[in-house]
Amino acid sequence: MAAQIYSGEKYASRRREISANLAKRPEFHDSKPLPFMTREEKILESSRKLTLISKHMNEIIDPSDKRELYHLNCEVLGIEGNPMALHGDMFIPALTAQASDEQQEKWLSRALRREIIGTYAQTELGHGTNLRKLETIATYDVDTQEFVLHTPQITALKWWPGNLGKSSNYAVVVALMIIKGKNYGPQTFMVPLRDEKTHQPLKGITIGDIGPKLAYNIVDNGFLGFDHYRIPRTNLLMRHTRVEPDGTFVKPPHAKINYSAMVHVRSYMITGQAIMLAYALTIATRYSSVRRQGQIDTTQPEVKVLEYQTQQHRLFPSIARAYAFVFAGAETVRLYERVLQEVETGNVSLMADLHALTSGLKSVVTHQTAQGIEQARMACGGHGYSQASYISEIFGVAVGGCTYEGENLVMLQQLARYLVKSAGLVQAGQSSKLGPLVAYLGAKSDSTSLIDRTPTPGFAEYVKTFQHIARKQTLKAAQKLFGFMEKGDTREVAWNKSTVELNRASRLHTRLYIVEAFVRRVEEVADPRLKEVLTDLLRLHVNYELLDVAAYALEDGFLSSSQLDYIREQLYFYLAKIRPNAVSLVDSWEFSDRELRSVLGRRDGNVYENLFAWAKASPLNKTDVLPSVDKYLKPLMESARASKL
Ligand SMILES: CC/C=C\C/C=C\C/C=C\C/C=C\C/C=C\C/C=C\CC/C=C/C(=O)SCCNC(=O)CCNC(=O)[C@H](O)C(C)(C)COP(=O)(O)OP(=O)(O)OC[C@H]1O[C@@H](n2cnc3c(N)ncnc32)[C@H](O)[C@@H]1OP(=O)(O)O
Ligand SMILES: Cc1cc2nc3c(=O)[nH]c(=O)nc-3n(C[C@H](O)[C@H](O)[C@H](O)COP(=O)(O)OP(=O)(O)OC[C@H]3O[C@@H](n4cnc5c(N)ncnc54)[C@H](O)[C@@H]3O)c2cc1C
Repeated sequence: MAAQIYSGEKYASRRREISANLAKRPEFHDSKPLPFMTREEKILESSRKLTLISKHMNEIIDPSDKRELYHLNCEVLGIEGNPMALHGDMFIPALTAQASDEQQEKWLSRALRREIIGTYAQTELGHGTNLRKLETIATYDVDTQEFVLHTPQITALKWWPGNLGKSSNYAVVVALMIIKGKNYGPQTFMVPLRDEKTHQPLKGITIGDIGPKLAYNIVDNGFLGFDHYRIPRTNLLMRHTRVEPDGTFVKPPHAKINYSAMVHVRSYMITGQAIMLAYALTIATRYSSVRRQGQIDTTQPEVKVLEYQTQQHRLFPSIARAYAFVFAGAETVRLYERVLQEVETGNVSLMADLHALTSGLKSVVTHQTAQGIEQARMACGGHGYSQASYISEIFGVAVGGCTYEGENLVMLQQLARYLVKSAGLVQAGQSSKLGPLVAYLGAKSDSTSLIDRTPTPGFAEYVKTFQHIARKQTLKAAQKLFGFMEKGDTREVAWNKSTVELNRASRLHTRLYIVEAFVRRVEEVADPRLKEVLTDLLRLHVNYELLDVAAYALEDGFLSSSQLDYIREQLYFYLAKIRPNAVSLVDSWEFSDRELRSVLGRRDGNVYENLFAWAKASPLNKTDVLPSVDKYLKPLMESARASKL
């Protein structure tokens, strides 16, 4: 099963080898539990481990393999980030996709060797979503052949970029490019921020950390201001866009080619989110198979809480989602790598499809992941609320994904634009022009779903029902938009009046894609035992997901109430059927205890002993009497006693 999760036996066994290797190297382990450290201590500890990784990486992984590096980072550095997180996630991808060969020779090679540390500085205090209205300006000075970077007002300060505050000495900065008074929109520049020897900020640069956040606090998200700061013309990233010495602008083959670093993260983060969801579910499912509370049969001992149908309903659909997301994530990464290669040859035809797909997936997956993690926390009762579970930290990190790389409700609208165009083709009788991701929009629905008409309906019946729902909502939302426009609204106003419905269409389209990705994967499985378990999980998934969106199919009679009853019964049947395999389904992700960092979710199941040992190690228990008691509480109690006398 691990080979299914990690797209092949080769990587699944490499993960095991890497974990086994690290188990023998205590210097790579957390020196104490992360929840017991201050933010400063965590940053120091993370930098220590980062240095070790840099020194010994070649002994443990193949550094050219992104997935091996990702696993090494998960084990050693964990999810709370590290001082070079953005270096790998965005700085290097931006240079790879946007710097010319010559620029790559100069900077990418140094970045890969970790001679310099970089980040991606785009968001500002005043603008994150609307990139066309960024306020940092890069004005071209033809005389000196330099760009002058400037922060004209407080809202133009870069704000949020990860590792900008303290760790990075370079950044790919996004600024509005002005040449001879003309605004050429957001462009990307390579910008030195700090002296390479002293690490002091360079003259003209104001820089610092933005302070603690909900989570992800090892990362020094930062602010940055420029005071007429000059960089050479050749620091504009020029793989696709160019500015000649005389200020002539050479257009790229696609207007949004500069957005590639965002598309990179959106493509990879689907898998990252699946993994964080699986972390929380591993903890909660293991704990639920140890925790005993209450009885189902009063003549029998107390049961494991995992025997309760409510507990299964709380956890198992999310287990199915974690599998669905990791399968969809693998497809997304494949498409991203393909588009990256095609863009290299000048073929930008798939950029819009990739953008639409990743915009929808990042939004739906991050939202459902956060919901699933929070349910996993509650499934652990009081102990879930303790940082010993580590689930609150996992939630905090994962839920950041709802905001970064494009706020979810904004990104759903990006997919909606694509869907509306596709709906327009359908309306114009040009369905043959629809791309493969939206071809279903042009097909005709059956008059009703066939879901309960055969003893065991195939997945095709479910897919058809999801298609019917997504198609109906897309065409309806587009119709609403076109209707407002016909009545005289501008497109923008009409769009705003239709966005709730348009975003619903985007979610339904994306949920259909996720179901289809799951079906595709299960169909590929050869081993019959594995296929049976995954088929059960997929059956749980399709029934759970369909119930969640059934209103759309009930309102036009595509599904009847008796079919709905059937779907509910199927759901309950598969909850019970999956129960014996539940722990194996989470164990199959093969997370080591070091990677999980959860006292509650350890493989040995000794929850109570482990919790007690953890509590005893809490810094507050170093002494029996805290200074705060000596200083305040004792005098308070003493004066209360004295006044009583
Ligand atoms: C994971 C396990 C396996 C292996 C691991 C291996 C490697 C590990 C690698 C990665 C790590 C994995 C996971 C990462 C985990 C964590 C990440 C950590 C930290 C994250 C740090 C966060 C960073 C950031 O947040 S950076 C800042 C991000 N900011 C945004 O996203 C801003 C959002 N806004 C926008 O993108 C844009 O403004 C917009 C909303 C898209 C609008 O743009 P604009 O106004 O310019 O355009 P229009 O709306 O007018 O649209 C015009 C037109 O263009 C199309 N368009 C827009 N964007 C794109 C695009 N990118 N590509 C193609 N086309 C695009 C748009 O759809 C319109 O088209 P139409 O006119 O045809 O409709
Ligand atoms: C953990 C974390 C890490 C980050 N790392 C980086 C980084 O490394 N580099 C970087 O550059 N940035 C980074 N960011 C910034 C991040 O990309 C932005 O916060 C994000 O893109 C959202 O933009 P915003 O903050 O301007 O939100 P806003 O756009 O102000 O959103 C506020 C609200 O307005 C709504 N809204 C906005 N526009 C529209 C619209 N057109 N239609 C409907 N509703 C709308 C949103 O849906 C939301 O509800 C990070 C953020 C976080 C939380």
